[in-house]
Amino acid sequence: MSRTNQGIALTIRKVKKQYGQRQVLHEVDLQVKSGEFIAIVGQSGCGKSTLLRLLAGLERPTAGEILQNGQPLKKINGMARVMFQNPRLLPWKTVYGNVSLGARHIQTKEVKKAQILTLLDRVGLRTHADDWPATLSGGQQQRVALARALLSRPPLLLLDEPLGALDALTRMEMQQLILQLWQEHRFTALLVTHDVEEAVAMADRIILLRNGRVALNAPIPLPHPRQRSQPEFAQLVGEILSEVMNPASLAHQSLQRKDEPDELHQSEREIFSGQETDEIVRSLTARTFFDRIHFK
Ligand SMILES: Nc1ncnc2c1ncn2[C@@H]1O[C@H](COP(=O)(O)OP(=O)(O)OP(=O)(O)O)[C@@H](O)[C@H]1O
Repeated sequence: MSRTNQGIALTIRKVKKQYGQRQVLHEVDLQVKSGEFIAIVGQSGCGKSTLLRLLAGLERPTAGEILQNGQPLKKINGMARVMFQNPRLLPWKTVYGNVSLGARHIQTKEVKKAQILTLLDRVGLRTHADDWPATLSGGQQQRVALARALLSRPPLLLLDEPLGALDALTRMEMQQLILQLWQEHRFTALLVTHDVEEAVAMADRIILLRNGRVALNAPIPLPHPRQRSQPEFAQLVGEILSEVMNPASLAHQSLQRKDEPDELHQSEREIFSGQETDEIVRSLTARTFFDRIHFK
């Protein structure tokens, strides 16, 4: 069930990122189709989150270009929403209040309320609308973050290890929920994950980054719903894991097919004001760097 349309959502062309003397991304080339679900895997420090920050427009490439629907990426990408491992909910706002942070684009109060409640229903939290984030489990908090991210119907969802802190069962439930919403809302998704099984369970295509370079760009040829018990599933997980773990090995033949570049299309999707993204995303990035400094 790959439900991509023919348009190219993102073109990443010869993108480099350097911090001081350190070259984190080296000439990354990648095309992402509209509606495609991409998983980015790779060892710690290979540049996964850096690539996601560039796509969110939070940082600029040192060289190369990123096009979104054929246009150069704006400074803050108003068409994207971001989810992190930490759901980053505001503790002084209720579940409803936190989700409504993603709704500044909705003018009418009634419409806003209806859309928030529909989405809360969809993520299974309608009865928790008036609860405080601290009273929710980690999985429930991520459901709130997901509802907040999707309220504005973003064309692009950037997921930076959003399920990394959840227990195995909750994690699988969230994978299913994200996949269902992806199928319903038809957004383009880029998921950074350390979990190759998660990547194979969810993505149309897996990108392996190694030392800031694309080492593997492989479609996952399994239909949804994917069963972890299928031999093909286990085989793909094994092959990709060996690629992740063994930098010296050549990519397996079965994983080496690269997508043919499609023509660029100007998207007809709604352009959001991006104002609320700016705000949320800025505060989130600040805390991401805080976490990085303190926990790495
Ligand atoms: N603002 C920054 N200044 C300097 N170095 C940075 C900055 N951001 C990232 N780096 C470095 O760039 C490299 C890649 O970081 P990045 O977070 O993209 O890796 P990652 O693959 O997402 O890692 P992980 O899986 O551990 O989150 C790391 O060595 C990191 O320390």
